[in-house]
Amino acid sequence: MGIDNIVDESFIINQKKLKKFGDKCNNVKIGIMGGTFDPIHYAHLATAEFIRDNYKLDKILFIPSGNPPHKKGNITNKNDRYNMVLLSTINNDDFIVSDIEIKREKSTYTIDTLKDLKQKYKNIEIYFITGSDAICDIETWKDVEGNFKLANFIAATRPGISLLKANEKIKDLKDKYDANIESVYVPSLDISSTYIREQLNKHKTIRYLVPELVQEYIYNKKLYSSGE
Ligand SMILES: Nc1ncnc2c1ncn2[C@@H]1O[C@H](COP(=O)(O)OP(=O)(O)OP(=O)(O)O)[C@@H](O)[C@H]1O
Ligand SMILES: O=C(O)c1ccc[n+]([C@@H]2O[C@H](COP(=O)([O-])O)[C@@H](O)[C@H]2O)c1
Repeated sequence: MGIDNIVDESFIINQKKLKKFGDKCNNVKIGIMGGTFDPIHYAHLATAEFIRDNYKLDKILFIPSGNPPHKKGNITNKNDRYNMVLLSTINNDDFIVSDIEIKREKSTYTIDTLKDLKQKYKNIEIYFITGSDAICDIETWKDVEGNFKLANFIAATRPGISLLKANEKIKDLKDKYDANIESVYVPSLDISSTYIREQLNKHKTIRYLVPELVQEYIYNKKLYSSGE
């Protein structure tokens, strides 16, 4: 089966997961893994899975950012980034992909997403998962206080980011905003999308850094200069 057919199939499977989730969505705890995912890699997936298990979350909602205002430089087409997230989650019933931000025409801010989710799914408790790098920058986000009112935050340790600095920041945020944030140790995977893009630019391997289907998609669509 060609990669385009697998994308179509993963879209259908995800629609079924979304429907089932919506039907049963009462009093559930969900994790949100938001990201630019340019491209999605194994550290995103492993972090989400580790936190799902440790916090006994019912599902993880992956939300690729549509138009992230904070990311500098060229970003890959949002449909390609969304398709790669679909392919990565095809075999996991607990991982669901939301296109809520992909469909938004304007800049995508987390506060709008949290409000939309609270409106759509009544009675959900949200755990927003970030790497410890993202938590250190959270005061630059739109309506930081509003975000803390609508969700709990989990800051996953990330190689290269000082745990001491992250913990100091978390303490500061708790004091200042009465925020519910926890720092969680996650087994380290020193992978970033930047590194994967660099590898591809140099025509070097990305095998075992991203799911096989994502690798196939990247080569098939000639993303990140992989086809030149
Ligand atoms: N290796 C990692 N360990 C823990 N968290 C991570 C890791 N990589 C990314 N994250 C977290 O996943 C979320 C989405 O990250 P994003 O899509 O920007 O990936 P990235 O690898 O940081 O990308 P880039 O290198 O392009 O900045 C962020 O909260 C980020 O902190
Ligand atoms: O809402 C904001 O102002 C905001 C600013 C920066 C990042 N975020 C969110 O944080 C998540 C991780 O972002 P990133 O840039 O590390 O991919 C993703 O869901 C973004 O939408 C949100």
